[in-house]
Amino acid sequence: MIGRLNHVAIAVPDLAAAAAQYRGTLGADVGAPRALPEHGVTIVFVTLPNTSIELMEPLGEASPLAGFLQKSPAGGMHHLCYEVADISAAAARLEAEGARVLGPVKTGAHGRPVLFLHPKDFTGTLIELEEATP
Ligand SMILES: CC[C@H](C(=O)O)C(=O)SCCNC(=O)CCNC(=O)[C@H](O)C(C)(C)COP(=O)(O)OP(=O)(O)OC[C@H]1O[C@@H](n2cnc3c(N)ncnc32)[C@H](O)[C@@H]1OP(=O)(O)O
Ligand SMILES: [Co+2]
Repeated sequence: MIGRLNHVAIAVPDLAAAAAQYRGTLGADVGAPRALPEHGVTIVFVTLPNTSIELMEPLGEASPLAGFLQKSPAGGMHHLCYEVADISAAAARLEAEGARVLGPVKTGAHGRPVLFLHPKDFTGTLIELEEATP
């Protein structure tokens, strides 16, 4: 079911500083910041030869990153995003197997349907699934 690793997400307290470090110190290809109020984050994507890094800072009072950054004020790895061919079929299969799908399918940062799986069901790792043509 899961395919390519679409991105690895890192929650950071200061997106501008993190983006500058990736662009300057690490010499990476860093995109422009994008506010995603419907997701409570502002992000930049770092483009790598084989995948992407999603740097994210909280946006708004109800950001899902708030609790995470309270526990890890310097930031840290937040989630992995795998690609699937059919997000609805994936959600149905996962729910049938007892996994917790967090909320409804939404439109993600790439304009494609995404969903999240509870970290406690997958070895302590928050998983995002993004529908992408294989
Ligand atoms: C979609 C746009 C964009 C894209 O790429 O397209 C994005 O990726 S936006 C990313 C931001 N959005 C989300 O993360 C949505 C899904 N997240 C959630 O629903 C919550 O953050 C949730 C349920 C994962 C955690 O909720 P909360 O922060 O309130 O913490 P809890 O105390 O309820 O956590 C319970 C338990 O899980 C551990 N936890 C929390 N976050 C993570 C994490 N990122 N990785 C691993 N574990 C995590 C937390 O420590 C608690 O563990 P415990 O042992 O009970 O203390
Ligand atoms: Co993501």
